[in-house]
Amino acid sequence: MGDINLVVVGSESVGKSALTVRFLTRRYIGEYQSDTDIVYRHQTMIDGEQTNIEILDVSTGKGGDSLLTDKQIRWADGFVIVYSICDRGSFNRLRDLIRDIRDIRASENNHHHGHRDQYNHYSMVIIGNKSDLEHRRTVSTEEGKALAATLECPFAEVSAADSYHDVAKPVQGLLRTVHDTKVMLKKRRNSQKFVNVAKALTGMFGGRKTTRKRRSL
Ligand SMILES: Nc1nc2c(ncn2[C@@H]2O[C@H](COP(=O)(O)OP(=O)(O)OP(=O)(O)O)[C@@H](O)[C@H]2O)c(=O)[nH]1
Repeated sequence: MGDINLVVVGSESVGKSALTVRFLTRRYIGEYQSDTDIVYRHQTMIDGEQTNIEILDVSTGKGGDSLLTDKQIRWADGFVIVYSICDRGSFNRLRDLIRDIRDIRASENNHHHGHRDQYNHYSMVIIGNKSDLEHRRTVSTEEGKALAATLECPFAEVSAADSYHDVAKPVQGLLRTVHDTKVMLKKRRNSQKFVNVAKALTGMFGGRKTTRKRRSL
């Protein structure tokens, strides 16, 4: 169903790189130095199809937020939105981040697709990382869940440090959603094509039929 592009975003040091590397290699790398955006390429089977995945790990700007460019926002099929359960600020900043994503995608819609907003689809998952640091928690599980509920997207608390499966589950869930959406949209587009062809044919033949009927009356 084509390639899938994911972006991993969130504030400074919430564990974006640790999560990305954990998902891709099953390993935990505690100190991962990167000052630039990195795109990782990966292949995985979804629905029996070999799918190319590109994951953009966005580096954090001086303000402490990962700064997404409009181009990156448009490029993505899915967003892994990360905060740390022991960094209140990283959680509070998510609303603005998500609003930016929505604004850009909405303006993209109006620009290129007019009213056909179903063709500009993207999915999100919210991840509260560092669940192993329970003693330093400042964001409750309920708050994370509530934010995800208002955005109607899935939520998970994970520990990139402790578990590959913690991390893999929500990311695979996101890939699956993106994949299923692409399949659904493709079907819809094809059936729209079919409707258009059918309309054209009705115009050609159906039109004549009516005329003939009228004549015979
Ligand atoms: N205890 C714990 N520490 C973690 C976890 N994930 C990441 N860290 C630590 O948090 C720090 C930041 O991790 P990174 O993966 O570099 O975070 P980042 O969001 O990519 O950071 P920037 O790109 O610099 O903003 C490192 O010291 C990691 O070892 C986790 O699940 N548990």
